[in-house]
Amino acid sequence: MSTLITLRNVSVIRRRIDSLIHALDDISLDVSRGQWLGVIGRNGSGKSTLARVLSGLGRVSGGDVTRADAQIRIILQNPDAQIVGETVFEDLCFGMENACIPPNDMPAKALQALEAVGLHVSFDTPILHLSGGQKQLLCVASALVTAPDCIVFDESTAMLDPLSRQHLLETVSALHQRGLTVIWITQWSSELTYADMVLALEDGHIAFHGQPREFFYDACSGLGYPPPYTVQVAMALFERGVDLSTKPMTPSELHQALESMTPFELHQAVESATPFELHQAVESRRGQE
Ligand SMILES: Nc1ncnc2c1ncn2[C@@H]1O[C@H](COP(=O)(O)OP(=O)(O)OP(=O)(O)O)[C@@H](O)[C@H]1O
Repeated sequence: MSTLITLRNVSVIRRRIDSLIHALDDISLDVSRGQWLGVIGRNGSGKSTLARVLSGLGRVSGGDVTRADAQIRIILQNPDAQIVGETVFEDLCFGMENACIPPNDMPAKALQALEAVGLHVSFDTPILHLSGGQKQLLCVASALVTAPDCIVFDESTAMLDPLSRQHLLETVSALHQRGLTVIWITQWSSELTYADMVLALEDGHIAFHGQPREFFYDACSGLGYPPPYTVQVAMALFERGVDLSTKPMTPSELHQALESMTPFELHQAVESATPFELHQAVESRRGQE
């Protein structure tokens, strides 16, 4: 896979009233074409600063940023900060005008983008009539009309309810399968199960960079993020001596692991971990975190 964005020893220094702080400190990172990079970090850890640097909106104080000849878009946490039109079509046209798309081609491209994100509203719908989740989908559609190579999602699910959050993740997952490079920034470890690389930021520096499975099972809790519920259940099973022969990240992976056990092993697993016991084990793990 070719490299889309390279950061080498990048730092971003911000001025506070009476001091300077490193919003990013010595960050080196490669983002490959077609990759899904998940970025996690607490408030103030530097996620938005990194999002701006990766998308070309933010300047760096030191180090090198190299971008391949590619179109990189960013979607912000608050859709209202990004929507410029008064109707759905107006907003979709804004990006297309900037990209010099001929006016005759705009309706077809707009319709295609709305369909890609599953936003079924008419062109003349006023933005005021859209819910927060629909506005976020419109932002994704507005990014898609210009066929970007990569989209940086900066905590784009932060204002969404669980259903809209899941819908947006699945929409982005379908786009990723069609070749879109995704940089997904979040505070929720469960959203990292879609990633093929995970980066955790702490006070502007990299606290972890590696595979999601390694992150969930070896680093997540230590860095202060509760692992996804499936991982917590699997860990509770491991602690009880149940050999799952894999480290599942999703409910379907856990299901497969349990299914591949022999009836005897499964019996032992169930004997040693009733749902109530499992729940207690997970709760006691939570208490330790
Ligand atoms: N324009 C600015 N001027 C001064 N300091 C800033 C500015 N923007 C960010 N910072 C500081 O840089 C650090 C990183 O901020 P950043 O917004 O990148 O973090 P974040 O992880 O995105 O936080 P959040 O989750 O709260 O959005 C923080 O300490 C923040 O206070």
